[in-house]
Amino acid sequence: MTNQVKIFDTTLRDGEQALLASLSAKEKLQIALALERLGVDIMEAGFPVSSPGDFNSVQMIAREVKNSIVCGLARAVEADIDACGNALKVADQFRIHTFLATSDIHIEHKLRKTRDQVIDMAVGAIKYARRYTDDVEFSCEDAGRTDIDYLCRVVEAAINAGANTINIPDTVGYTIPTEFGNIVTNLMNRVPNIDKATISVHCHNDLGLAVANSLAAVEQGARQVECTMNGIGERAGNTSLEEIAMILQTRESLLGLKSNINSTEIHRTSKLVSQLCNMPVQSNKAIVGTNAFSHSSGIHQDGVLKAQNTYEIMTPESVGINKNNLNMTSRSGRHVIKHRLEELGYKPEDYDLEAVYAAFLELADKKGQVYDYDLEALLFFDQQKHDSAHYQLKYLHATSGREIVPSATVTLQVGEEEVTKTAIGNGPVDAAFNAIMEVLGHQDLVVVDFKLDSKGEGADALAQVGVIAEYKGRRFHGIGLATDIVEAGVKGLIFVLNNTYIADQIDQQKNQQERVAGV
Ligand SMILES: CC(=O)SCCNC(=O)CCNC(=O)[C@H](O)C(C)(C)COP(=O)(O)OP(=O)(O)OC[C@H]1O[C@@H](n2cnc3c(N)ncnc32)[C@H](O)[C@@H]1OP(=O)(O)O
Ligand SMILES: CC(C)C(=O)C(=O)O
Ligand SMILES: [Mg+2]
Repeated sequence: MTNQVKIFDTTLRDGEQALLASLSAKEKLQIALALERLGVDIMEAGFPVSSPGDFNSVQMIAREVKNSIVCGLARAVEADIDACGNALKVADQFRIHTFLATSDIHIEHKLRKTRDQVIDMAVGAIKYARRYTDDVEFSCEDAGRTDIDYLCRVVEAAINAGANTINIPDTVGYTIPTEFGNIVTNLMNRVPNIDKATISVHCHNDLGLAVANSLAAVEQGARQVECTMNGIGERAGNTSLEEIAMILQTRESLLGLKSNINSTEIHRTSKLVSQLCNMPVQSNKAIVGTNAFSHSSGIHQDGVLKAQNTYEIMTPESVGINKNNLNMTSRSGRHVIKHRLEELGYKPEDYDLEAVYAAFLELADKKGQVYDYDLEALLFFDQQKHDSAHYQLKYLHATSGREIVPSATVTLQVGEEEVTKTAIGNGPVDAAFNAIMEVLGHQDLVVVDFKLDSKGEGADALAQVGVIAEYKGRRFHGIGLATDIVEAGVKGLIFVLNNTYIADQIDQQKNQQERVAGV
């Protein structure tokens, strides 16, 4: 038996069934071309009889796609098969996929037929489809709940009628892996002509077992898996293509099986499908979730930096992700901070790791995720700030809003002393600045410029404030950084104050030296 597992993608058919708004023909073609690049063996492009729009898009895909077999779905009804054949005949290679339910629940309640009538309909449909192509697939809808003896009979008759792929769907996602694997084993052992067809499986995820059931079937001899990108599909969706493909790739030595999927195309195909189908991917989704290759905790990050395989069973690059995958959060340690700074071009001797790490933790506690630009801003601020500053901010409270007078209370450490003042202003920054002026007790410092900048993206970005003030005929510049705009402004002004203090000290020293020198 071959060790090649065919990947049959049904994103554009079963996946599309789950969408609130249908895709346009152009969008379907875009996805089809991405699936072709991804290397799917067969793609089910739609259900041509269902609407003129679907017919046209299946036809367009059949015309454009060259490296995958294009397939269309048809009920066991001649009109459906005609629509399929007519839409697909422009393709270099195409498949007609016809189906009929085989479980008693469906036969009695939905189709209102007998078991024998269903076999006759299936046989008739397969023979009819063979007029259009040699490549005919037959699905026993709801096979997961079909009596196994009857299922064996249907499969044998379908192969005799000319179906070369027999699909076993767990249409309602009811089975569990051992049970589903056993269905395949039964077919392999009990259907006399089974060697003339490929067994395919098509699992739904109602109990979260679609991938596990598909894998169990493949281990028992199924050689085609029907799946969709990001696992989209009716209700809880279908087997996820990326998961089954990466299981085969990552565990090849255990399973001894392969697929033709070019895994480095997974990430971008997933993004395209998610975007065009307006179906967000949950962040912790295996393989394609934004967290799938991220490491947030210090111990894991340290491990990955020392050897990637400590916490990664596959690389992000193998699925086409090229990004820094180490999240910087309050659970991160010094190793990852040093590593990121190195990647950003800072040498360890350029900064004080302990100080940057302390500032990082403070920021991460406020902000959650810390990004590269935050880290750089912290580093810059660390280099600029005065550790034993004369003026230090100890407390800040500011209130503002519509119809209230903005006010602020500021406590500054001034040398050895702590001074608290409250003031009002035309806004919270102005009020805080006025309170600082009160602390200073003199008015010979004038703020002439205040520039607010956002360091990063989004509403939770760091605020960076540049303050320029005139003092004794000279201009002094300061920078403040904080998640709070008022605090950033106050820190900027305090930066200026410390510079003026240092300037005063230098002037005093100069004066003293000049006096000593008798100048
Ligand atoms: C498990 C699956 O995912 S199957 C694929 C499901 N996908 C879709 O249904 C999307 C496309 N479907 C459609 O556009 C429409 O349902 C159509 C065009 C196929 C049919 O539309 P209508 O003729 O209006 O029938 P409607 O959808 O209301 O009912 C389905 C009919 O098909 C019958 N039917 C269902 N499956 C099959 C089948 N495999 N073979 C033959 N007949 C079938 C039903 O018994 C029912 O017949 P009835 O009218 O004699 O009771
Ligand atoms: C048409 C068939 C294959 C199907 O989608 C199902 O049974 O889930
Ligand atoms: Mg299905």
